[in-house]
This record gives sequence, structure tokens and C-alpha cells, in this order.
Amino acid sequence: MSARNTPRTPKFPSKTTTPISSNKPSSRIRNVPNTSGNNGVKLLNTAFSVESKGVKKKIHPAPVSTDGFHTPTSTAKRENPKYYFTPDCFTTVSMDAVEKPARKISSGHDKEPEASNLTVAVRVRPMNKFELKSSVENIIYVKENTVTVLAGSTADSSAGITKGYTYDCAFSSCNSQHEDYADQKTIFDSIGTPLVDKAFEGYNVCLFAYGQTSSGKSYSMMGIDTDNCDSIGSTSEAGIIPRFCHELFRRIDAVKKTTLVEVEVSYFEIYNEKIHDLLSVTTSVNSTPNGRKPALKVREHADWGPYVVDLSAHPVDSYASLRNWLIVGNSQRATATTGMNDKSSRSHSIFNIVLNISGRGDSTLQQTRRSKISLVDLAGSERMNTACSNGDRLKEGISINKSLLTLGKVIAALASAKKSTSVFVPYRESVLTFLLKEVHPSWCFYDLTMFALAIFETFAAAFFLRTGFRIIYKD
Ligand SMILES: Nc1ncnc2c1ncn2[C@@H]1O[C@H](COP(=O)(O)OP(=O)(O)OP(=O)(O)O)[C@@H](O)[C@H]1O
Repeated sequence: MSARNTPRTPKFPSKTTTPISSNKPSSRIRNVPNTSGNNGVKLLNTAFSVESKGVKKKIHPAPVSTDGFHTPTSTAKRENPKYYFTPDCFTTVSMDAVEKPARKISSGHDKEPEASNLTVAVRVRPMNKFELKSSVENIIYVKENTVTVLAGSTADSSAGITKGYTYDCAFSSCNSQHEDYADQKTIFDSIGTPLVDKAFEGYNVCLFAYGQTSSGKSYSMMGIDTDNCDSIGSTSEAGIIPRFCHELFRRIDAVKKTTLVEVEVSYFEIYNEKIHDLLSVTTSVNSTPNGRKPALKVREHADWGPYVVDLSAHPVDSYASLRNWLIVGNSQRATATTGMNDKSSRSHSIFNIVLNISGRGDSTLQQTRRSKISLVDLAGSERMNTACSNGDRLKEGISINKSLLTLGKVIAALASAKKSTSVFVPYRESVLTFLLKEVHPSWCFYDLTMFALAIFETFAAAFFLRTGFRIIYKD
């Protein structure tokens, strides 16, 4: 899921700003000369600026970019000058402050298609070895963007009643011989590529995988890396994250003569509500007995929102070096065998990429675009008895379920907040929602299993979406 247009409240720093975290993003942002005649206004498409004194809201005439290096903000401002609020010396990206180019979502019973910056996709995975061993039957069918669920052994089922749910995209990966089979490339092309486009335009994007344990989230997000550094084959099992990074550098290479693109990555996990840096290379004397690095703290900056203190960030200049960091991070992630998955993720993982894009060469450079990409692989919700959880696994499962519950509550509250301003959004109830506060998801990615238990997830997902984003399902 990714917020293609990250809805954010306009923010106007009242004092000299500090970096959002110790990865010092602001130090990487240049103040570029401005030739647009905007009285020294820096068209810096970023929330991190070094000049912010004497700030007050003011409506400016729409800026004119002289070098064609537009930001989404500047373009939208030109089209919607009334929304163009900026302090004298500061221009910030505020996706709330611009009219977003809305994508239309059509749904089964909607007369009018809805405009949304959120996309929800569902993927149905093949049966796993546990399911093949037991006598389970396929109860989920995908046709176009609708998932139909036979109601199992209930009276509805005997009466031939089915339930259909319409999503933005629905993929079936059950049978590789089937013509509609969606492989890793199909998934990435459908939901990953638009995100790369948006990231290059300067939007923050976020994509997360949600679903019950063993429904294929990690497979879809990370996949199985069988490729070398130079290419990702079309039949490869590499998932969205490596494909996203590969595509990112392919595009960077294509424009490198004219455009300077700096890429920085960070990767952390939220395990039992504690944050661990997955890319930390320093050895700490404070490591826990199980070898884990000490947990990092979350703080909230008055202007830039929540951030992880001392999270390491690493500049990368090629897919090969980025892939090495991914391998390091994945090797440190907490996984364990449960009753439903041999290698179950016991934590939420968040892989962040920060892109700074600016013109290269002469002084005609006007703007720097900055976008943050968050690719999130959530831990799976689980039923304690089915997942055979006990001891540490039980504790982890409780923590996972609790934070997923909060995620649902936050999204439901955000939806209600659209109608009423007095709604309390419980971001702080879990570390995950607190950290994602600044990056509301606009892309969600759901995996469903074909297993009967998945019905629960299907209903949960439909409810979640229906309440959260008014996506109407057919029934
Ligand atoms: N589309 C698919 N095609 C083939 N195998 C898949 C697919 N989706 C998942 N699998 C396999 O199913 C198993 C479980 O998948 P995975 O570990 O990705 O689940 P998960 O949702 O991340 O689980 P958890 O929440 O417990 O971490 C893995 O062995 C994985 O390789």
C-alpha cells in the first residue's frame, strides 16, 4: 500500500528546523538557486527545510518553473492557486493543500465512481503444504476485480449463496497453468510500477501487505531472491521490494546524465512494540542476550511528526548495493516456525527509501523533489490455537494482533474524521500506527488464502475497507 498522495496537514515551522531523525535528511537537501522571481522563495519540494524563520501563511501567485523541473506541488499550485499557501522563504509539500489528481474507483453498486488516492489489491495464493495435507476445499474465486467467497459449510452455502467483494485489483495465484495466473511480475507491474512513477514525481508513497499469517505477505513483498544483482527475470520469484528497487535504479540510470538522484535506505522492524534497526552495523555493548540490538526510541518532532531516534540510513548508488542492505536486513528479521507457517514473520518490517531528485550540472537547477517510499510487510494476524502459539510465540501473537487491531481502528477513525472533525484517531495506541501517522497508506495490498479460515480475513478486510475507505462490496 502506498500513499501515492500522502495526505498531510500543511505544516509551517516556526523555528529553525532539525532533521526528522538522526539519518539527517535535511543535510542531504540542497537549497537551490531560484530564478523564478519569487522573491527568494525556494521551491523545495520537501518537508525538510533549513530556513523557516518568520513564517506565516501567505498566498503567493503560482510559481513558474523555468527549467521544466516541476514538482507535483508546483503543478497543482499553478492549477489551484487558491491552495497555494507558503511562508515567504519556504515552500513545503502538503498534499492536503492541493487538489489531488484523483483516481477513479468503480465498485459494484456505485453509480458514481469514487475518487480515491488509495488502491486495494487482493492476491489469492496457492494452497500450502499444511492445507494440501488436510482436506480443505477452495472457496475463493477471482474474476476480474471481484473475489467471490463460497460460504463454506454454512446454510448459505447449501443454498448456493455466495458473497462477492470488489477491489481495485484482484489477483489469483492459485494455479500457474491457469491463464489468469498472477505471478510476481504481474503483481509488481500492476501495483508497484505506478508507485515508482509517483515517487519520481515527488509524492510520498507507501505500500503495505496485510493478511492472516501464512497468507503470502512476505512472499509478495520480498519473494524469493534467486536473481543476480543485474537483472530480475520475468519468471523470477523476487517480490515487490526487490523489483521496486531494481526499477528505481533502472530509471535513475536512464536519467543520470541530466538528473542527480540520491537514494538513502533504512530498514527496521517493530517486534513486540519495540523498534529494532535491521541495518545497524555497529556492535553494541547493550545487545540483549538473544543478540538483538537495543530497541530504538520513537519521538515526535513538533513539525515533522514521529521519527525513530538513531535509526541508521545508508546512501546507495546501485541496485547491487541496495540489495546487499536488503539481504542484511532480512537476515536480522525476527521469524519463527508456527503451526501455520515454517517461517512466520514475528514483526512488522518497514523498508524506507528516500529519494532526492535534482537537476545536474549548471545553475539552472530550480527544485529538489524529495519523496519517501515506505514498503511495509506486516506480521500476520493469527488465531492463537490454529497457529499453535505458546510461550514467546504467544506473546508475539498478542502484540501483532493488538497492533493490527489498532491499525484498523486508526483507519476507521480517519474515515469518520472526514465527516466529523471531533474524531479521535488513536495513532499512539501502537508504534506502527504512530510511525505511519505521517504516511497515510493510499495503497493497500491484501493477501487472502484459499483456506476456509480466510473467510474471516475476507470479512475483516471488507469491513476494514468499507468503513475505512468506502469501497463498496457487492453483497
Ligand atoms: N503466491 C504464492 N505462490 C507460491 N507460494 C506462495 C505464494 N504466497 C505464499 N507462498 C508460500 O506460502 C508460505 C507462506 O507465505 P509467507 O511466509 O509469505 O506468509 P506471510 O503472510 O508472510 O506469513 P506470516 O504473517 O506468518 O509471516 C511460504 O512458503 C511462501 O513461499
